[in-house]
Amino acid sequence: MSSPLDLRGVTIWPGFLSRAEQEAMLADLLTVMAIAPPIRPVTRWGRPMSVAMTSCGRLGWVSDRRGYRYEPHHPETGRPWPAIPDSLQAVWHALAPAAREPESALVNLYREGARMGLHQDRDEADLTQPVVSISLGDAALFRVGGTARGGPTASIWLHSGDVCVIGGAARLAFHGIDRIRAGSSDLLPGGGRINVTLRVVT
Ligand SMILES: O=C(O)CCC(=O)C(=O)O
Ligand SMILES: [Fe+2]
Repeated sequence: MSSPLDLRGVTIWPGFLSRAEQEAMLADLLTVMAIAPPIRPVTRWGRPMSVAMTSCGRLGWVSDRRGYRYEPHHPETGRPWPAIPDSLQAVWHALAPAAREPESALVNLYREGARMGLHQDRDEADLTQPVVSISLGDAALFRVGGTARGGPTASIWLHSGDVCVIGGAARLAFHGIDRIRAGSSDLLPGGGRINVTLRVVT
């Protein structure tokens, strides 16, 4: 693990997770996805997102024609979300030791061509709590701006095992994923990228 970088107030820990830790976390996430299958949500306007999503924890982030929100059940299975695996909790406790316990982990699955437009994470009630974001698999071009849309931005490639802490003054920073570099990692069977964001929701 090297020392952290600052990207417009977002703290980035390159190589925070060893290859063995990444493999163990991936195994935990495959179990989560077997119980709670990832789905491509649609936006409020009915447009399917390019990223497939699932969650674990007491609450999971969902989007449909009714908008964005957190729900206690998977929208298709109707079952509660699986628990947040210890491998994820450990990262939260290491990098956000003063924070409350995470209530949700949003799992984003990027296949080739998937992206995520610039947005703020603002569906959580307590914005004093950070978001901890873990990258696994293919490299991703991560863009961060300020708290107002349309200002200057800065970008960095996130690699498998990197972890970002989005907190403090950057908690409401606009951010997104411009693109994935397909084939840049052999961690995921079939390629692609998984991002997990741990969050306090209530
Ligand atoms: O995939 C990423 O690194 C960012 C994901 C993200 O911003 C989100 O899930 O809100
Ligand atoms: Fe986000």
